[in-house]
Amino acid sequence: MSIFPDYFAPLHLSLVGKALGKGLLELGVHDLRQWTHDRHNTVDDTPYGGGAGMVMKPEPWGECFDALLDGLEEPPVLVVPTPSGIPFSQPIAYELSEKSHLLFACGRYEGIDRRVMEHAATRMEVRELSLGDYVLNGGEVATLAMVEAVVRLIPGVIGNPESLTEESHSDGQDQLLEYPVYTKPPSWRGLDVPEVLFSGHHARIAEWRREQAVELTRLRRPDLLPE
Ligand SMILES: Nc1c(O)cccc1[N+](=O)[O-]
Repeated sequence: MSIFPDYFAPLHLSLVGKALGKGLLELGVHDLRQWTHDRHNTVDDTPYGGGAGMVMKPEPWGECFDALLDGLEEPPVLVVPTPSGIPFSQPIAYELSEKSHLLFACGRYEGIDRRVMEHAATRMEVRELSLGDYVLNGGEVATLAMVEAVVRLIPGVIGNPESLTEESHSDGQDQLLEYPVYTKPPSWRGLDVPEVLFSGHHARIAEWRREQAVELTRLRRPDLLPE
């Protein structure tokens, strides 16, 4: 749900688009203004207690959830991208990929009236998640990223599921960053591919790749290194 539904046109491209075409998932994009009733389709108002900016009114969200939950056999999970959320992560992406129905609520302005999440929590699981510690203008870009991260984990979406095990932050990599990758040509602008990758010695290649992953993680993300 968003007041800028056109943001989600890219989901019909590439990997998610192919998955939609194969019927591996369904996608609905809903304009929140559909649940407003005034001439200006108002979705926001001034904040109680004062302060800059505007707050998203609860009524349109409540009516939107009423409509989207109507007739569902089981409640969806409501994902609310927000800078004040729990950090989104690969483990959370895996968790969400196993859910049958996700709703993404894209806030704008200074945020959504708190009562929207409080009331939603009386009828579905609510996950307030943050993509990162920076300021976006709304939840749409974060939703695009989260949808891609989740959808690619659905069985059948990625051609070769093996490729999921060696990515950065994946279990197969012990949460380490991904090792450097190379392809042809063997030498390019005076830069050569590491010899070990031509050895055909799989154990040595695996050892080199792990060393590279540990070193990269130590340099860039020491917080991910095992204790
Ligand atoms: N950071 C941020 C924001 O500023 C607005 C909406 C969502 C997010 N986020 O998910 O990280």
